[in-house]
Amino acid sequence: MKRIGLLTSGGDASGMNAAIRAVARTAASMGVEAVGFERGYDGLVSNTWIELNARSVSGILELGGTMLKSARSELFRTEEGRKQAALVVQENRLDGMVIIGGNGSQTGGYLLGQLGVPVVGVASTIDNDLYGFDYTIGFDTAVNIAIDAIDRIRDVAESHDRVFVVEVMGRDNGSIALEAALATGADIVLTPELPFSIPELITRLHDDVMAHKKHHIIVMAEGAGHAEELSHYISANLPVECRATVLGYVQRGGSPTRFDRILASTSGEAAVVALNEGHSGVVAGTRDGHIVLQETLEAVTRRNLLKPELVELLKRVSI
Ligand SMILES: Nc1ncnc2c1ncn2[C@@H]1O[C@H](COP(=O)(O)OP(=O)(O)OP(=O)(O)O)[C@@H](O)[C@H]1O
Ligand SMILES: O=P(O)(O)OC[C@H]1O[C@](O)(CO)[C@@H](O)[C@@H]1O
Ligand SMILES: [Mg+2]
Repeated sequence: MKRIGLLTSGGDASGMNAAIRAVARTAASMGVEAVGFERGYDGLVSNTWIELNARSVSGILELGGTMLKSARSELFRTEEGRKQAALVVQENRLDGMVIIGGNGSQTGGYLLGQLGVPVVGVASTIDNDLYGFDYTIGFDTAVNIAIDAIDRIRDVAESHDRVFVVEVMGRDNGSIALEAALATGADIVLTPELPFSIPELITRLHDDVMAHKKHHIIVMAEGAGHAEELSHYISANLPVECRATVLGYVQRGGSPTRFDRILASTSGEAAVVALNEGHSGVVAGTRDGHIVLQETLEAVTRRNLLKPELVELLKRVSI
């Protein structure tokens, strides 16, 4: 292996820079050249890249965002766009590609692999929705930001005897909501995975309010509904003040936690080693604390369910 390409794609996630650094430096340590395509698959299709060497990735480990920038590429979703991307890989004499991103990006990587390009992914998305991994890069930072915010909101909820609905990110996945709720002692969590009924929620809140517990924190994954709507509904149906807070993009930015820095570094290294060993169609990440190469097709087609022991724990302690 002499020369590889890499890119970051989909929503940015804290730790992507650490992964870029690990990929570039692992390649450099093997005497392999690395080029970084800019703006995700758009840069691959348009052949826009920068040379990455051991020095050019200095000082990025602790930075949020991605120095290569990221994008959601409509062009790459077309067969024509992907054929053009494969041609760019060939023209640049690349022996393989490292795709740093979430389930969509890895699906794209799988399809690029079908066109004959060796592709290894690095599991990176705040949504934690790739099957086969403990956690994906960016998730831990996002949850910690949510925890910090909910701790602050709790002060307001207690001082004013208010109910708060806090909406956290997670397109079709309630992982951030579940772990943020557990870590902040929130009363209720609403996720796309766990069925819930609004009338039952209202009954529970009503009983609590009657028992003089007037402040509540409800953590809601964006995939489970809209915080504003639920907040209005609660205010209209119960004798309590309810407010909504949508945490939004603050969860995607900022310096990665120690966990995400190390996960990104080990996964980035593993991806380059895997490409060098001839692997393709796999995504690097950790399972049970150890580096694994998960088959891409399975990673993107199987659902990454909420950790059942955490769901049970929440039921037990959020009473
Ligand atoms: N089915 C697909 N076929 C081809 N390319 C795809 C496909 N799905 C996604 N992609 C490519 O990957 C890009 C990123 O995908 P997506 O927007 O789903 O983000 P992601 O990688 O899942 O990350 P996140 O969910 O954290 O934002 C898309 O914009 C597109 O270019
Ligand atoms: O950055 P965009 O395109 O607004 O997408 C937001 C989505 O990206 C994520 O932050 C990561 O997939 C989701 O949680 C959210 O639904
Ligand atoms: Mg995704």
